This record gives sequence, structure tokens and C-alpha cells, in this order.
Amino acid sequence: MSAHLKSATFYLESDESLSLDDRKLKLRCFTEGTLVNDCYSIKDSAGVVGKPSAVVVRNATKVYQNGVPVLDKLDMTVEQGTIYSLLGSSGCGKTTLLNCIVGVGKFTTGDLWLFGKRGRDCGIPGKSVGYMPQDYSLYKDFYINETFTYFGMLNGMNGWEIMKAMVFYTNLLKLPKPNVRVSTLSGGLKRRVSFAVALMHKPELLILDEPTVGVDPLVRESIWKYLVNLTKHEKTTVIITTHYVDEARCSDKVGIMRKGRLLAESSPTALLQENNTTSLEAAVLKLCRENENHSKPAPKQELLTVFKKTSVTDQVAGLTQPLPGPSNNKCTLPPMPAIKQKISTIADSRKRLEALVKKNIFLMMRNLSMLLIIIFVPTAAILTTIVSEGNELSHVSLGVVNSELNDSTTCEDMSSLWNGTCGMDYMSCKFMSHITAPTFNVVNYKSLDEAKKGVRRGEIWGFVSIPQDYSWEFYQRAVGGVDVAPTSFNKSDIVFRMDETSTIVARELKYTLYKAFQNYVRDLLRDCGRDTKAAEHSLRFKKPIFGVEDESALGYLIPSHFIGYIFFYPIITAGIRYVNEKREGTLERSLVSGVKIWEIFFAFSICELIIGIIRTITIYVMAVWIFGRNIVGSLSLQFLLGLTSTFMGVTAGFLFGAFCTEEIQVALLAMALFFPNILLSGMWWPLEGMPQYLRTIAQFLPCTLACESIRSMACRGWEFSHPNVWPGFASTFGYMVLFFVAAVLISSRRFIK
Ligand SMILES: Nc1ncnc2c1ncn2[C@@H]1O[C@H](COP(=O)(O)OP(=O)(O)OP(=O)(O)O)[C@@H](O)[C@H]1O
Repeated sequence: MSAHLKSATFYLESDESLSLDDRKLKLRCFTEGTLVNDCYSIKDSAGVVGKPSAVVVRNATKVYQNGVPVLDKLDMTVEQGTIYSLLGSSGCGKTTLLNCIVGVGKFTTGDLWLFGKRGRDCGIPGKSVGYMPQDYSLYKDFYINETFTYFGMLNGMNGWEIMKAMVFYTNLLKLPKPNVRVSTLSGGLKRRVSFAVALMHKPELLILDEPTVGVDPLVRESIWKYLVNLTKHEKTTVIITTHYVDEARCSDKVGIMRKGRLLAESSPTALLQENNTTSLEAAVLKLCRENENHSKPAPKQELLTVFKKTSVTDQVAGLTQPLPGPSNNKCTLPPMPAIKQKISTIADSRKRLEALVKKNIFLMMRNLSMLLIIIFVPTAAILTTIVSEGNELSHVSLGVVNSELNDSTTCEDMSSLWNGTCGMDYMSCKFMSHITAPTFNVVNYKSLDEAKKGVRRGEIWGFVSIPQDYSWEFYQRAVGGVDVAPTSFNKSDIVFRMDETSTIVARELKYTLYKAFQNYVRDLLRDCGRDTKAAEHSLRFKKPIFGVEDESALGYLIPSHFIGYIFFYPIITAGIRYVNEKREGTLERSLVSGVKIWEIFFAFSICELIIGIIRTITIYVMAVWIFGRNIVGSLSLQFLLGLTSTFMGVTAGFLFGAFCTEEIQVALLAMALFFPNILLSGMWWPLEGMPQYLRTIAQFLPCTLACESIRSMACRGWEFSHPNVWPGFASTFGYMVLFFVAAVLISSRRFIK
């Protein structure tokens, strides 16, 4: 038997005031926590019937991930309808203990009973608990009335109940008018609002983490009076932490905590008597000194005070001790507000979702400029693509060294010889008439060396050189056919030399020059009365089946960019929103009210859906009506794929948010995903242009199949059943579910730390 149990046994066996059966039952109760309620049904020596326990913690330890033990085999018992003050120095583990009780943390080992139940089926987290965290944990952009509305709705209150509670707590806590923004309140006022919304729904258990810090002494007095009132009349159980030791006199029991253990747990009067002092402050100091001097584990005897019934005398003594503060008033009971009891026992999921969605809409509307940016930045990005990408080249500087002309002649001067005639002079001018603005800015050079220097200096992209006897040699070549002398080939060639560092410009230039040459030969044949078909290659491209001839790259780029942007932006917005809620503590607070992680995500998703719909419609309207893009295929299917891609981004944002603790981390992670995604998903460069292994990798990226799918619909008009189309839907939907489930699982694990 452990020393712990031995001392308990000794104490119980030596308690003459109890019958043998009661002693046995108490011992069982002590060793088997499941009997905690029976424990208090036993009369003590004074004949006082014990109260059932609201919170019982046994042998609790807590070690955070960094390996530091915070709670050390802690035992705690809080009776129903009492105030329990938890006192202790900073960092001793009070908040950790409270977090584990309300369900946003978990003991590493140990047992917890709430209202006699071991699991979390007693409405905690949920409507049965009111939690005021140490930080304000309020939405700064809310007005005070919106704050009441949100937390009231989360806890299943209707509009009328919320209104009554707001009026009551505004008077009790001297709050400003309801239409004042939380962000503009002082720290003390924020704390009061936070206090009010923790208890507005009249929970059975109130957990208040330092509610009176920075609060005016008069208001502090009102708070304590009200808490005493609540425990007395509403049977509310209150656990409160405070650094103002003396205000704990009004509580029924005080737990003195040090280094993760309770040094003592007793009524204030008993503590004063046991430590032979007149102030709680002195009693706490004495206990801490003793503990420090002996540098031994906290005495186990404090456990036994669990069984020492707080007598009526103790309670009255506690309540009638003077309150801290100048007024020196007694803890008398203020009149109770006539607030009807909760209609529903537990706020159902629908009600919570309604509260969460309303909250998100309030917050979005509060920051309209940000909302407009969120909606229109992706739209602007697509429109930028439309106006800037894939257009034909223009104003490309091209050098010309035309050796058919001498210093004193120009093509314009000789136009009568080549323009519209079948003459064989100055055919180079006929060719050059197809090298025109706005595609080209022609720069004439006298020699090849000068032209080369021009390229090297970056003045021109390349140059065309035309031999001296080009016209004659070209004629020979044209009429000579296969019998032409080999030297004529070189002498009749128009030669290009280019800066090919920009592949896209070089390829476009070459293609344009080929076209120019073909048109020149066609002109020549026409002017000589020949059939222009002779200018065609024997390799011919007829009218395309999909798309238009010489379609610009936009036909390829726009659909995939659409998917890329509407996937990417929600990652950032959803991820940042989520991290922000985590950081501000509002998420944790909502979770204590019984909100589930999936409900939070679902509510975010509804708002993102609204944004996604507006965004997608705007993009399509602009692309079709303003920029005249030709979109074929089912618009509704494309719209649907747009929305699933948006959701895929939203859920990826949740997943990022689940991992991150700072907004900047979300942004950096999103960027890390963005570039591989746009580069490998075929958004800029087709998969056909990638090595085989990269193509395989690309198939597994979130946007690859969706890009192919939307392109197939918007450019080719293919239906859902086409093998290029439905995989896009399947992959976005699959990723959406995967991200969502992963985000919920990771968040749930992280919140139950
Ligand atoms: N998530 C966490 N991960 C690691 N360590 C933590 C975490 N939360 C708290 N701690 C550590 O646990 C210890 C107890 O912290 P806790 O907030 O419970 O103390 P406290 O008694 O409430 O202090 P205070 O009165 O200042 O609020 C501290 O040393 C703190 O640094």
C-alpha cells in the first residue's frame, strides 16, 4: 500500500465520529474515484450532509510535449454549489489544471470526474460550463452586443434571453454601451465582458481564470457577491484562480498550489486556524515556506481534507469575511436577475453552426476592404493573365542587313519595281514588306558586323541578312528546281541570326518569320499570275477541330490559372482566419462551449462558399463579356469544378492552420505549395513538356487533374463523362475530404494537448 493510501487509511480508521461502514465507504471512495458522490452522502460528526462533488481530480499529472512536468500527482475535490479558489504563484500549473477540467487539455495520467461522471458526457465541454480564460479571448472587431449574441447563441440562448442577460451584466459590471467595439475597450473592461459572457447562460460549472485582474475594487466586490449568490441560489460550482489571495476568503474552499501540487485544500477558516494566522496571505506564505524548507513533496495530508466536511460554520465565516477593497462591504447576496432557465438543455449543432456562421459574416462585414480584396484579388490575377499573357509579340526590334540595296536606295524608292509587279528586282523588298509593325520595329544596319554588335548590345533581338544578288539567285532557284547549282542555294537564302535566350520570344519570332516568308511567296505568285496554292507546304494544317487556328497561349493558360488562383487564395484566407482564432483564444473558448472542430470548419466553409460563388461568377463574367473569351462546354459543370477547387483550397487552409501557430507560417507554407503546384500542374507549361517522372509526380498534385478537366470543358466542350473531365472532379473532391479529415484530426489532437 502506498504511503498515500496508508495515511488515508490511518486518518479514516482513527475518525471516531464515523461509523465503521461509513469509514469503509469513504476509504473505497478515496481509492476508487467512481464512488465520489457516495462519499458526500455520509454525515460527518456535526451531522452535516456533504454536498455531491462537481469536480474530482485524482493523481493527475501533466507533462507537455517539451517534457516539462507541470502537474504532479495532483488531487482536487470541488463540491457542487461552492466556490473553490485556486491560489498559487505564476507558472505553478493553475491554467493547465483548468484547461484539463474544461476539456481543452488532457491529463497525461490521472482521473477526472465531473458531476460524478468519468467521461465527457456531462455537458463539459458544452453548455454546462462557463469558461473565462486568462486572456480576454474575445473578437476584437465585435461590438459588445455582438459578443453577447455570439456566446449566447453558442450556448443555446434565444434573442430575448441574450438581451436580458446583456442588460443585467451591463448594469452589474458597469459595462459601456452595447455598440462599443471590443477593440476600443480598456483591459479591465474587456475582462469584464469576458466574465459576463462566461456566465450569461448560467452554467452549472464556472471556471474563471483570474477574472478580477485589473478590475476596479468596487466591481471586484460586485463580482464576488454575485458569485456567492450564484453558488448559494443557483447551485453553481465556481472554480476561480486569483493572485489577490485575500479575496479568496469569500470562497468555500481554497486550494493552495505550488509546483504542480496542492499544498493544502481547505476552507479559508480552517486554513487560518491550521496555520495560526489571521490572513490568508500569511497562511499561503507559511505553507509555501514550509514546503520550500523541507523541499519535500507536498504533504499528502491535504488529500484528507477532502473528507473534512466544510461545515456550515466555515461557510458562513467565509462569506462574512470582509471583502478586499475600500468599501469593506460584506459578501451579502444581491437580488437575482429574473432570467429564465435555459429552454434547451444543450445547444444543438444547428444552433451552434448558426452562431458560427453569423460570427464569420459579422467579422467579414466588419472589414469590408479586406473582404473586397479577398474576393477580387484572384479575379484581378486572372484578368491580369488575360491582358498580359499569351498575346502575340509586338514591337520586337529586328535588324535588317539588306545587301540588295546600296547606301542611296531604299525599298520605298524602288517600290514601283517590286510592289504588285512580277519583276525579279528587289524581291528582298517584297519580303521585307511582310516584316511590319506592330510585330516588328525594323532597324537597318549596313553590315553584318554592325548587326551582330546590335544583338550583343541588346538593341535588337536578331537580324535578317539578305544577300547581294538575292532576287536573281532566288529566281534561278525557283525556275531551276532540283537542277539549280548548289551555290544558288546559299545565295538565295535569307538568313536569320537571333538572341535565343528567351525561348518563347525566339519560337514566336521564328514562327512569325516563317509565316511572313510564306505570305511573301504567295504575293509573288499572285503578282505573277500563278496559283498561290503553290506557296503552301505539302504539309498542311487545316482548320482545328478544337480551338481556333493560331490560338494564342491564353486558351491554354486561362482555364488552368483560374483553377490555380481559386485554389490558392482560400488556403491563405482560411488558414489565416483559423490561426488567428487559435492565437486570440476565441477558438479554445468556443470549443469549451461545446463547439466541435468540424463545426468551426463547416462554418468557415460556408462563408468561403459565398465568397467563392461571387468570385467565380465575377471571373466568368469578366472573361466572357469584357474580354470576349470564347468559353464552350457546360458552364454549370465548370462552375461546380471552380467551387470544389475553392473548397479544396479552404480545407488545405484548415490543414495548414492546424499545423501553424502564426499567420506568417500559413503564408509561407502556402507559398511553398504554390510554386510546385503552378509549375508542375501544367498551369504554365504542358505536362507533355516535362520528363516522364515529373509527369507522374504531377498527377498527384491537387490541381493537375482539375486543370486538365476545366481546359477540356472550357476549350473542347467535353462532358462530365469524358475521361479527361471526371477525374478533375474526383481528385478535387478526394483532396477536399482528405484535407478536411486530416485538419479535424490534427486540430482535435492539438487541442486535447
Ligand atoms: N502548451 C504548453 N507547452 C509547454 N509548456 C506549457 C504549455 N502551457 C503551459 N506550459 C508551461 O506550464 C507551466 C504552467 O503554466 P500555467 O499557465 O498552467 O501556469 P499558471 O499557474 O496558470 O500561471 P499564471 O498564474 O501565470 O497564469 C509553465 O511553466 C508554462 O510555461
